[in-house]
Amino acid sequence: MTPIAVTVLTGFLGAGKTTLLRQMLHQQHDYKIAVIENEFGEVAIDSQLIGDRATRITTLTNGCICCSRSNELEDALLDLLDGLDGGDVQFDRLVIECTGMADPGPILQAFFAHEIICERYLLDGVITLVDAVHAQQQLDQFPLAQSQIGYADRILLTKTDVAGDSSELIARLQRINARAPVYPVVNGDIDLALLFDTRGFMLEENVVVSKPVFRRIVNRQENTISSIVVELDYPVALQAVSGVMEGLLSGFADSLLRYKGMLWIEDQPCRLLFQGVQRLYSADWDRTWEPDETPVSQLVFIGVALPEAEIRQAFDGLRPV
Ligand SMILES: Nc1nc2c(ncn2[C@@H]2O[C@H](COP(=O)(O)OP(=O)(O)OP(=O)(O)O)[C@@H](O)[C@H]2O)c(=O)[nH]1
Repeated sequence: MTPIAVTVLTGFLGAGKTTLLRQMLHQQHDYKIAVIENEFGEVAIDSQLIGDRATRITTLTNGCICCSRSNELEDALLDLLDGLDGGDVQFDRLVIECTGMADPGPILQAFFAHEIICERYLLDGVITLVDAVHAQQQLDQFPLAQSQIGYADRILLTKTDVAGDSSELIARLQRINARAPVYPVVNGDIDLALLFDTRGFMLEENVVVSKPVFRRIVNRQENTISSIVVELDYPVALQAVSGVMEGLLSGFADSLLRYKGMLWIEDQPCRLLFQGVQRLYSADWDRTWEPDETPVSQLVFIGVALPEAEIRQAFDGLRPV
């Protein structure tokens, strides 16, 4: 039986993992791709963003798979095999999207530690996405961001359309990981042939487990990084919500690493998808609210020493009187 090739997408918060995954799923190809999503925070936003092109999407929201003590990842991998063997689901590749706060090391080890998983899955490669706008600062501040680079078989440099000259950053990435080629990618647009069949682990299975490419003790940043969810059960005016975000960013841009969600906008049939990474943010109209769906705005904020009270207060100010 041919093992199922597994690609692990990693990269710091907001690096462009979901954007790439969407592109991977929407390109013309003959792969049947199953997806395991790990989300930081209680609300599964990314799986909604991916759409319906994956054969199956399993979302793990019970903490970060790299540090959760449960066997959630192993269970998900085994469940997929059950589905395959029982004929409920068909797939020939698996993509795992890690949270931006995941150290890929323990995730990779799941593929070497469990007998059935070792036999039925083949770890193909680790693709690390790097945000060309914010990476220098993230690498300075978070050892985890360096660790994610260290594990890569391919490094994708995202947001080069808005980042300016990246030559210093590329040199730094190559110092951290001399082995992985660096490819610039804008909005996830890249030939899958560059990402699949890297055979990153073919010759060095044992090396990966016992001798990580990059050995350091990672300070668990989740002590200082946390997430909150804001939910609004009433529609908000577009301008008012922009005003709230501008206000929060002018005070706390450095604390807000990542924020995203769906907004219910007054007098609009469509959901507004809202995304931001530190100071950069954008909004796009998404699909219409379904007739059987109760509209609600849901936003997730992830940050360092999150100013939770200020965020909640700012959004509370939008409540109709
Ligand atoms: N300008 C520009 N924006 C990009 C590019 N790639 C991604 N983005 C934007 O960056 C933001 C974050 O992208 P995501 O794909 O959600 O990033 P992620 O790594 O999945 O984020 P987390 O799951 O929160 O860690 C979104 O607003 C994207 O539209 C790019 O190449 N150029």
